[in-house]
Parts: sequence; structure tokens; C-alpha cells
Amino acid sequence: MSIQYGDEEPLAGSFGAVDSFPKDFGYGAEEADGEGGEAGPDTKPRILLMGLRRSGKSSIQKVVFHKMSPNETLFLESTNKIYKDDISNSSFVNFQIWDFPGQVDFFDPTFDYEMIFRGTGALIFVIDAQDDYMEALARLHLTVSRAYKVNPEINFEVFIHKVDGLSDDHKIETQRDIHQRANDDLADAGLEKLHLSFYLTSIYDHSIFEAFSKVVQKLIPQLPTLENLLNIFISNSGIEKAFLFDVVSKIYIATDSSPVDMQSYELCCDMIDVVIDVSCIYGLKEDGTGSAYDKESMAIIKLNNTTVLYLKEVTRFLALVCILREESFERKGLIDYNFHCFRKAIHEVFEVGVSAHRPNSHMNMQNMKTVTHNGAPRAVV
Ligand SMILES: Nc1nc2c(ncn2[C@@H]2O[C@H](COP(=O)(O)OP(=O)(O)OP(=O)(O)O)[C@@H](O)[C@H]2O)c(=O)[nH]1
Repeated sequence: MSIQYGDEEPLAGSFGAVDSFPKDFGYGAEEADGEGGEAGPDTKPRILLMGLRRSGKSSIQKVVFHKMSPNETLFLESTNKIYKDDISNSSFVNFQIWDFPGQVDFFDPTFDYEMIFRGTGALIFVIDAQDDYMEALARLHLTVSRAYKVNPEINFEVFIHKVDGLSDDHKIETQRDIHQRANDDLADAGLEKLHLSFYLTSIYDHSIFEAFSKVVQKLIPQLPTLENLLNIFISNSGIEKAFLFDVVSKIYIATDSSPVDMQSYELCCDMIDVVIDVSCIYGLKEDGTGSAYDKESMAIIKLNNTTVLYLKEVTRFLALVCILREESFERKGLIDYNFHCFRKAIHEVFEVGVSAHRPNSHMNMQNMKTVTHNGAPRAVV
């Protein structure tokens, strides 16, 4: 395995200086800081985490965005107020995650749900699959129907969670039953147009990262372009699979159009962990300054089954991780050249995003806000 670390020059091009990656690989501020001309703390697009008490909302947020180990979540205290987590300082995912305290009382006059739902990109409703879920289904129905009336553009995502405790047959049966009941309730209320997506999740494996990846991908307007670029890149380079990862969260924000198999995804996640861990230990300067992830970051891992994993930096938040055969890797020069073109194209995609978001651009502020609310990813890469 070879890992290279570089110095911290700013990225070339018009993306502005690249702040060093947090050297302890830490995460963004807990409260939004409304940095540099972007939307203020409470106007960033939101992903809401809702569900009954103890369904696992805080655990999901801590494991995915704060590197908490699943076992540590056993000691999490119950959330008793809305917890707003702004992850945009360290992640490509320029959202606020709002963790709600158990049941929300829609009749509480201090709870301005209209304001909350209006600025929401995705609402994730977490159902504990190890518990009796009838009450959760009633809550799900109340929550999504209220939210839909305020903002029909919200993506409604249902995490059937804690499935680590269920047998494979039981998982499928639970998903089928929840799917059926939830949709029947919506049909009875005349809300057939309200679409719910279902995911089986657990914090004890990669399923929670996979599910979150899909939720976030739906909020990225540039997704089709990113997928196209990945398809072109892999087909011209003899690569089997490529993921564009948000390094901090290990959410993949895009992949090529071949099907995703869980093992490949897990392998790539593990590679990111290895690279960052080794980099944190050996990649920093003597005085402890420097960055664990910067524009020179790259790694090659050759497995004993003639597979090669290849990681390269794309932007300060994104890495490309590819899986390929050893024989294809003999043409590394070609792959590197294609990667260079791919990286340039990705920067151009987001550069367009930046200029479209500049206050003096032709787009008026009203339009800009609409784009942001519905989930545009961060403009500055
Ligand atoms: N087996 C299993 N347990 C989980 C999973 N996710 C969370 N838990 C456990 O569920 C319990 C409750 O988790 P929390 O994250 O505090 O739940 P919450 O929904 O935030 O609860 P409130 O803050 O009261 O609304 C904790 O003991 C977690 O360890 C999972 O995927 N599998």
C-alpha cells in the first residue's frame, strides 16, 4: 500500500483557498455559524430526523456524522429539545440535520411546524423495527400528512431501523407490513400522491450509511451530471466500480450506473477509514500542523484477490474511490490522465454552482433561496 501526503497549497482555480481538513478529523461546529455570505444558520436546507422516543434518531446522527462507535450510543441521553447540527463546515453535505426530541406535539403553539417544514429538503422518519410499530405508524401518518400540506416538495424517507436484531425473513416481512400499512393510511386520507421511500437500517453495519447516501443524493441537483461523468470515467479506464465519497461522513454522493453491491461499498468505506487513520498518525507535520486529507491525498491498496482499490482526492470534501482488476491497473497512466479530466469536470460542475449562487449573478435572490431550500449542496468545494 502506498499513501502520499502533500503540503497544503490552496487549490488552483476559482474555488478559493482550501482550508486545511480538520487535523483530528473532527466535525463541524454544533451550531451553525452562518459563514461567508451563505444562507444564515436557520436557512440552510434541512434534513429532519423524526420518530418516536428511543427509535434511534440521535444514534444515527452521531454514528454517521460524528464517528461515534455504535456501542457508545447505548449511553446517549434522551434528546429533550430540537438539536440542530450544522455539518457544512467539514462536509460536502451542506445541510443542517435537525434531531427532534421523540414525539413532536403539533398542537403546541410554540412549535412552529410550518416554518420548519417550509425549509426542509428531506424528512427521515425512524421506526424501531424491534418494537411494536403501530404507534410509530400513526405518528408517521400524522407527521408526513402535516408536512406534505405545508411543503409537498419534501422527500419523505422511512428508516425501518434496528434491523440488526431481526432474521432475514423477519426483515422482509416487517418491511412489507410497514410499507402496506403506511400506504393504506395515506390512501384512506386521499394522499396517494405522497410518496414514501423505505430503507432497512442499522447503525451496526453499513446500511445506515447507504440509506443516508440515497437520501442525500436525492437532494443534489447535479446528480445526473456526476453519474454521467463517473460512467465516462470508468468505461474509459477499465474500472469496475467508482464511488464519489464525502470523506467525513462516508456518504457516497454519486456512483456510476452499475448496481451497488454492499460489499464493494463497505470495502471503499473501510479504505477511507484506513487512509485517514494512517494519515492522522503519520501524515501531519512534526509540529502537529497540516491536514489528514488534502489535494495530494491518494492511496492504492492491492488485495490478495487481484483487486485494486484506488483512492484520489477530488475536492477538499470529496474523494473518488475505485475498484478495479490488477491487469487494468497496469495502465495507471491512462487512469491518472482520465482522472485528471474527471476532476477538472467535477470542479467545473460546482464552479457553475458557485457563480449561480453569487449575489451579483443573474439569478435573483428569490430563486436562489428556492434552490437552497430544496437542497442544493454546498457551493464552495
Ligand atoms: N440494536 C440497535 N440499537 C440501536 C440502533 N440505533 C440505536 N439503537 C439504540 O437505541 C437506543 C435509543 O437511541 P437514541 O439514539 O437515543 O434514540 P432517540 O430516537 O434519539 O431517542 P430520543 O432522544 O428519546 O427521542 C440506544 O440505546 C441506542 O444504542 C440500531 O441500529 N440497532
